[in-house]
Amino acid sequence: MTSALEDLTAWIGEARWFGGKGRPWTLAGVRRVGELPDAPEGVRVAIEIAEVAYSDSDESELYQVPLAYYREPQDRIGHALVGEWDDEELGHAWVYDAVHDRQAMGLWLTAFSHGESASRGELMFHVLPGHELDLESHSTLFSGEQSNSSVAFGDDALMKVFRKVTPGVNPDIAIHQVLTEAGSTHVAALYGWLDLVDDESDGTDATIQLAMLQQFLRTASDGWDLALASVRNLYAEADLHADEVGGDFASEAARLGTALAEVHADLAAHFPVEQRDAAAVADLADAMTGRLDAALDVVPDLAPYATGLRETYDALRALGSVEVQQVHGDLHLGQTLRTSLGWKIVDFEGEPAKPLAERLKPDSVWRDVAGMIRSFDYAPRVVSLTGLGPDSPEAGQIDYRASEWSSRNRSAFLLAYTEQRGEGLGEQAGTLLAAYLADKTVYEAVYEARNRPGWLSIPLAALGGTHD
Ligand SMILES: Nc1ncnc2c1ncn2[C@@H]1O[C@H](COP(=O)(O)OP(=O)(O)O)[C@@H](O)[C@H]1O
Ligand SMILES: O=P(O)(O)O[C@H]1O[C@H](CO)[C@@H](O[C@H]2O[C@H](CO)[C@@H](O)[C@H](O)[C@H]2O)[C@H](O)[C@H]1O
Repeated sequence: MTSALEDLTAWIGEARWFGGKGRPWTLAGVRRVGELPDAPEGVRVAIEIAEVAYSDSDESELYQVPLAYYREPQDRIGHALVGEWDDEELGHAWVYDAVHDRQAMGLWLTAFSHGESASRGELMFHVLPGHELDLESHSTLFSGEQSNSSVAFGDDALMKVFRKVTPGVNPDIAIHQVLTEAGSTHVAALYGWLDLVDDESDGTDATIQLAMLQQFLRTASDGWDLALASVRNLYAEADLHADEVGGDFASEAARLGTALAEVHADLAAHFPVEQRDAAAVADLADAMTGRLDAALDVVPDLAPYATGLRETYDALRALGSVEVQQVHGDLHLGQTLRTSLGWKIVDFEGEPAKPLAERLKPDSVWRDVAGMIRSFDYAPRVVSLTGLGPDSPEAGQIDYRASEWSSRNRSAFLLAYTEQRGEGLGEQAGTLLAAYLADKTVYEAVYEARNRPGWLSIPLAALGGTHD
């Protein structure tokens, strides 16, 4: 029989959320940090933290692994079997990935409903007042999971189980809490969260935030899917302009601009707003230039645009001090949901590759604006590359339509954003926006070259305007 460590190694290596794929790693250890209360006889639901050590550096990472232990095999969740090993209480146990198990998820939801009184040892459940959880609801694991695992409870609540975890404040929870308490209509309300409270012997707080429970947006449609549908509509009507087809997206783009400005205003009211001095702005320009230099090694096709990009970063370097505040940090159409009550913005975790402390650092609002504008450029180009039918108009016509869709929605979004902020796009903001757009486009070139080489032409075409 294989051991628990061997079974877990095999299972973690295959998991969608495991970020170490392709690198040499071993499972350095697994620590049980707590157990969900009230499990029936013959069942234990444990939250375990697996430490993954890499041999290509001295780095290690922690992954959260909630496991359901059963004395009897459970055919209903056979697909989620991690392995069989001995448990000190149950004896021989069948062990399953708990996020697939309705019984385990029911125990988790019940623990949330009891709040701090359900807390055990290092596990601390928190709930915000004002919402009664539906304990009769069944759990469903979202199939599109990426960096984390999301479990819906009927149409009442959604729990995001963070997989890669680090001590410190998780921005997704902190920002949802602030925006929920501020009454923002542009986020799914936060219902609660789970902490692993780990007081170090030296008195420092090494709390790890394990899960977030929030309102389930029942009527939500993904902003990216809606944008693609609008583009297909336009391409199907070869003789009509973007403002003449039924699926025109511009009013939605404008609503998104207003929503983002309102979210930024709420964040500015509840997190520190600071001035980044001239030296820090120069550092930012240097960092962007450094990313360009590194990107040129990965994507030589960027070379014709390098001079124009450097000039954009030089203009940023000359700006002097700029205002920064808490922002989303990783915004694109895939992070927006359209509900019957308007747009919601999700996933305030920031860029997963950055350390937590850095993700909570104030930044310029123009980073988020640039992220959305890049998405308005991507949507029509993606449809051109992937979704054209045999009767579609010729390529030149499609290219024209793509640019039209992109600039129409970009303008509508930007106009609504600046109107809601109460100030137009001045010179300083224009310089910042241009620099963030350039930096994101360079990042995308590397991302596409590595992940979707067929889409590399999208960021490269966008850089066409800065051609040498
Ligand atoms: N409150 C919600 N209600 C319904 N669907 C949601 C909600 N929050 C996020 N989603 C959807 O769940 C999926 C995962 O959400 P996300 O926060 O992006 O997770 P991850 O951190 O794993 O990328 C996305 O498809 C998103 O659109
Ligand atoms: O995984 P994340 O959501 O943090 O972001 C990564 O993946 C995104 C792709 O899903 C990628 O976004 C790029 O492609 C999108 C279309 O698939 C497009 O809407 C975005 O504008 C474009 O940047 C993102 O760059 C990457 O970090």
